[in-house]
Formats: sequence, C-alpha cells, structure tokens
Amino acid sequence: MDLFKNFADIKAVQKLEQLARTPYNLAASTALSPERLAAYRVSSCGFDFLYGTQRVDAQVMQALQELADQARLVEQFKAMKSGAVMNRIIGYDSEERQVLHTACRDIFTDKPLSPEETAQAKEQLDRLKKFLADLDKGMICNTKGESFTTMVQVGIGGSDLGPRALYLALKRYCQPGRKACFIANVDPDDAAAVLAELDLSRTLINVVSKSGTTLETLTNEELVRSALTAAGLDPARHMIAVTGAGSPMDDPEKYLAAFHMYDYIGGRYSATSMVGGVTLAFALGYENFLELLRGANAADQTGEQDNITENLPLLMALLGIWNRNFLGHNTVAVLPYSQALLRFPAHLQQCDMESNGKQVSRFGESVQWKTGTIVWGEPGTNGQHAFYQLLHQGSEIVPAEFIGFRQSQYQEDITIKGTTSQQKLLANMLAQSLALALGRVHENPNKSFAGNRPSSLLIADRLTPYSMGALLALYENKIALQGFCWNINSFDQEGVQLGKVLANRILSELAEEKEGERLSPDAPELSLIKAAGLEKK
Ligand SMILES: O=P(O)(O)OC[C@H]1O[C@](O)(CO)[C@@H](O)[C@@H]1O
Repeated sequence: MDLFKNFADIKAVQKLEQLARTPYNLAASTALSPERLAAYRVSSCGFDFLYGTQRVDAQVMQALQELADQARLVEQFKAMKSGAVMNRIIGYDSEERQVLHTACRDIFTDKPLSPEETAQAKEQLDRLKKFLADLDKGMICNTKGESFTTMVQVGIGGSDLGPRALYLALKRYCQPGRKACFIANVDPDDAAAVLAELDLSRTLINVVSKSGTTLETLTNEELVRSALTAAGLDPARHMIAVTGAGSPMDDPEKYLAAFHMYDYIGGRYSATSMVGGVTLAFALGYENFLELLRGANAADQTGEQDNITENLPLLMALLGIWNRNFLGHNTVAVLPYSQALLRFPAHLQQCDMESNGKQVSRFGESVQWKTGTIVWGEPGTNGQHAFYQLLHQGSEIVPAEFIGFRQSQYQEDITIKGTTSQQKLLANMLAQSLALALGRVHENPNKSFAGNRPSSLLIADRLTPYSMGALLALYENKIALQGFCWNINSFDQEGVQLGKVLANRILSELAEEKEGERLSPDAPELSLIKAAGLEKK
C-alpha cells in the first residue's frame, strides 16, 4: 500500500534528529513565558491541552507537522475510518481486517464514513435499548418477579479493561439501584471476592469475549454458572453474552440475550461497542452511554484535521514520538488528577502497549527505530507520595501526561484555609508540571532538581460521559496515529500467542491427558512444573 512508509525513510525524521541535538530548555530562566504558555495550547472536544512544558519550539513544531504530512498520517487515519484494511502485514499471513471501532460512534450523522458497519452498530444499539426497556418494564426479571440490580461483566483484556475503566470513571452517573462489577482474572479469588458481595438472584452475568475462546473467560463463565446453580438459580435466566458474530460463544440458546461485536473491532478498541455498551448502559443508563459515544465521535472528527494544532490526537501522537524517538525517553506516565480515572492508565497500557509493542513493520521487516512506549501511571495526588521522587530526581527521564478537571464530579467539597479540595488537587497537578520543567538550583546537591523534564496537561471542566468518551478516543486515536507513523500494525497481537500455547501445554500435563498428548520427559515445561512444585504426587 503506498500509504505505508518506513519511519526512517521520512525526510522530516532527519530534520528532527538535528533539532533534537539542542531541544528547548524548560529550565532556562525565561523558558515558561506567559506568551509561550498561552501559545502552546490547543482546545478540542471539551479539553484544553497545554504543551508549553514539552521540550519543543517553533522549529520542532514545524518539523513535526512535516513528519505528519510526509507520513500521510491523517490520510491513513481517514482511510482507517473509511474501511481500508489497516490490520495487515504485507506479504505475510496476517489478520487482513478493517479497523472500524470508529464506526460504533459515527452514529450521529446521516452520512457515516462506513455506512454498513455503522448500521450494524445502530442495530446492536437498538437491540440494547429494547433489552434495557424490557428490564425497566419488568418484562425481564428474576423468577420472583424482582428486577435486576447488578450486572457482572466477565471478560479479560479488552473485554474488561476499557469497560471497567469507563464504569469506574462514570460511577457517579449510575442509575438509582443499578451497579456493575467485573471478574477478569482466572485467579479463583477474583470471582470469589466479587460473588461474595452479591445477591445473585438480582444479578445478570454478562460474559464478554470477542473470540469466544479465551481460557480465563470461559473458565469464569463456568464458575459463575455453577455459583448460580448452587444458589438454586437457573443460569439461562441470568446470563447474557457479548461476542464476535460467528464465534464459538455465539449461541443465543445458552443466554437470556446476546449481542454482537465484529471482527473489524479490535478487543482493546472495543469499549464503545457492545463490549462496553451493555454493562455501561445497564448501569449508567442508555442516554449516558450515547453521550459517551458523542464525546468519542467528537475526538474522531478532530483526528481528521490536517493541521497539528487543530488535531489534538495527532499533536499528542507527535509529541510522544518526539519524546520517544528523538529525545530517547522510553516510558510515559499517565497521571490523572481524578480518582475516578484510577483504572484509565491500566486500560491505556493495553491499548497502547498491545498495539504498538511491535518490532516488525507493515512490510514484514525488522524495524530499525524505536516503537511503542512503556505506559504506566496512577492517579495524583496519591502518586506524588509514591513514585514521583523518581520522576523529579531519578536518572530516568519520564515524560508525564497530566489529566485534570476544573470541577469535581460529586460537587461535595470543603473549603479549608481558603481553598477547596478540588483546588488543592489541581494546584498539585500544575505544581508537578512546573517542578518537572523548572527544577530548582540548590547548594545541597541532594536537594537540587535538574528540571527540564517534559510534561503536558489535558484539562476539561468535568469528568462526564461526554468528556470521558472524548478522552478515551483521543488516546485511541493517538495510539493508532503513532502506529501509522512507525509503520507498524497497531491492530494485531501476535505477541500474546506463545504464552497461551505454552500455558495450554502445561495445563494438558497437569490434567494428565492422554499418553500421546503428554510432554516428553525432557520438555522444559515439565522441568519447570517440577521445579515449581506443581507436579502431581
Ligand atoms: O475478548 P476476547 O476474545 O476474550 O479476548 C480478550 C483479550 O485477549 C487478547 O487477545 C490478548 O490475549 C486481547 O487482545 C483481548 O482483548
């Protein structure tokens, strides 16, 4: 495909390499002038993005725009949204799929970019709306005629992390008498702890797996089924499913209701499909889920702008590439100053690292440049009392992405010494960004801060379904745009397969399956089973 180009062959890359020899010094006395902080600011889909505390200047910004243009990033993004087969490795066996999670939220126009897929998304939304209405009207209820109050989502990876992060972020908006819980880990204690808290008779179990083959999810499905049976309940009245059309789990007979997602939606990009939709709409209400989609759609539209100062996900992507490929920083910390976003960094870890943790280009060649960044993070201010020491004075420079909101969600606050808790929270976020940039000169070396450490700030008025949807899609789009720039396939995950194969071999051995399927006596799996003390006596 002539849209694909190797990163190293892009002219702007050489220019950026030159510029990276003398990057902007954030610790210089006049570095953070009012003019700079006002100029390095972009507003989009309800967020203000402040990047005056990144190590960029006008020349770098110009070169990053050239990089975007020469790599045809926006064209690739539009091609993705319009249904081009972006999930592929040319010349090799690969998934060969479209990448159309954006179609799930392109539902607010008469002219969606991918009409067929948006029609499928709308069909699923209509079915969900009807299901929820039937629950409200009491047409679907337990055997005693009582309503369901809780939905437990059983799924893992993309079938858990995004939906869970969004639910926790928006719990404030739960409908009265509704809540959601999540079981992901095959660790039986995960399920036991969740189930112990529930009245199963008032609970719906939502089993979510795109492939319908994931070991953890299928195991937990059986575990929950047996818990229902043990409680004298009929699983057929309590269990619903979300799965890929045609997957082994796609058997409506087994479930009270079943919803579909499609192979053109990657697991880690599926939170705005039925994978997130069923649980979120049950707990938060259908209208709030639509608001989330509206916010995500706004971020998808922003991603079509050519100019990096009008295209926030592109700007975020390019600043990340500047830090990764040109300034040589290996990790990025995502630091939400919002307790509700506590699992958002975990979701981004999958979304980003499973997408861009690749070393083969879309031409099937080994890449000669750095790709995916290590993503991690925790909410502030808690993180300040944990790992920020390393951010300020450690030998590793970690670019930080701060996220904050001017107002709290619950609006229950207290003024102490003239400021509210929300102001204290935000003051800390701004202070951290400044401290990283400016540093401090001190005669005692142990008390001095070198500064000149990059960060950016993403600020909106409030964490609502709309702003959460926008935030989610800004990051999803940032990640895809970075993958396009690195010329890697951000939409497959071959790197998770080997571990699954080996786990299955170990499990066959532990299950003492038939002779022909047992491991040979010198197999490393067998030696490790013995060394770990897991051998059957
Ligand atoms: O939804 P599924 O098919 O159960 O997959 C769960 C997760 O497993 C993975 O394939 C990785 O093992 C993820 O990409 C995916 O989100």
